Amino acid sequence: MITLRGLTKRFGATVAVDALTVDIAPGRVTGFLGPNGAGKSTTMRMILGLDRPTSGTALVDGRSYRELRRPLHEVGALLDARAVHPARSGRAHLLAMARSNGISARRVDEVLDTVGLDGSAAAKPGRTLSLGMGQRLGIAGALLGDPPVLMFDEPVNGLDPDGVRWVRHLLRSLAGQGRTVFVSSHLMSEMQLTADQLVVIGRGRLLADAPVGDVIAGSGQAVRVRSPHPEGLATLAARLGAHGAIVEPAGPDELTVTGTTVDRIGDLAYELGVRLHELSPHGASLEQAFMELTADSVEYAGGPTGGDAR
Ligand SMILES: Nc1ncnc2c1ncn2[C@@H]1O[C@H](COP(=O)(O)OP(=O)(O)OP(=O)(O)O)[C@@H](O)[C@H]1O
Repeated sequence: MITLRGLTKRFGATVAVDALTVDIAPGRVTGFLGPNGAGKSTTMRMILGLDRPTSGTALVDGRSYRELRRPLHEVGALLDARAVHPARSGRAHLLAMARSNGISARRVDEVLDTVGLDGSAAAKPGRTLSLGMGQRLGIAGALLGDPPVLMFDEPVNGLDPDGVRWVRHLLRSLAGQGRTVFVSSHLMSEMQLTADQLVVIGRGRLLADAPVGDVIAGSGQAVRVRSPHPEGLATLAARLGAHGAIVEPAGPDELTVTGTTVDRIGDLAYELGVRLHELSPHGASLEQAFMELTADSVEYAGGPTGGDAR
């Protein structure tokens, strides 16, 4: 269990993390989401005692990182896949970590095996590792002490599709073993598949702490309605509007409707005798929900490609 209470970090005038209070529970994968600069890495660094909170607390199983007697056995973390010694091999890097923490060389080979780095890959000097291999090595380091709490900052960054699936299965199996798994990512579709619970922050503040399904359900699902009869479509639009739905024309023969269900629109069209060629739900994705949740918290917003930002 990771417990954050009023966790706050200021860098000069910047409030990187703002009074964050949340519990990250064992036995499930908790995705940590937020736009660039939202404060995710700073939060993870404070949990690991690498940044000192301005106020508030970050505890791992009830203790601050500095109080942990055998930290590698209590919390494992991958924060930066490029943080490996350029001349040292992956295996030597893990052996050094193991030795200074009273962990056997056998365990090093076990975790190398778990992450799929074979003898020749583990013998390569750090500077020659691809980003994907660095991620696997970083994950091996996090697993070294067999800790009950694990944190991964963007673990699928740089991995090919096979590697992404592998990380998904690994995270799910670690949670299945009853561990606390806290993972940040910008890949919404991947988080939708991997996480049970989501913690979403924006400008350092908590925006959501809920099961993935609830976060997605909270987004306004849009329904596309297409008909070959413009007059019928206009009548349907007016009736939907009168029932409190939000109706926007999406083309001469098409509407986008929010605030009601596919069933309700289908029933109304039937009652009015309006022939439909399409009635389909859109936008029920984590990506859509994330965009809505964080709309007011993005630091850098891009305009449409090739045009002026509106
Ligand atoms: N050492 C530092 N000194 C000054 N400002 C910092 C420092 N570390 C982070 N910040 C600022 O704190 C804010 C949060 O940064 P952080 O890296 O935690 O965000 P993040 O959510 O991890 O972003 P990203 O998704 O881009 O990795 C940003 O405004 C950042 O510029």
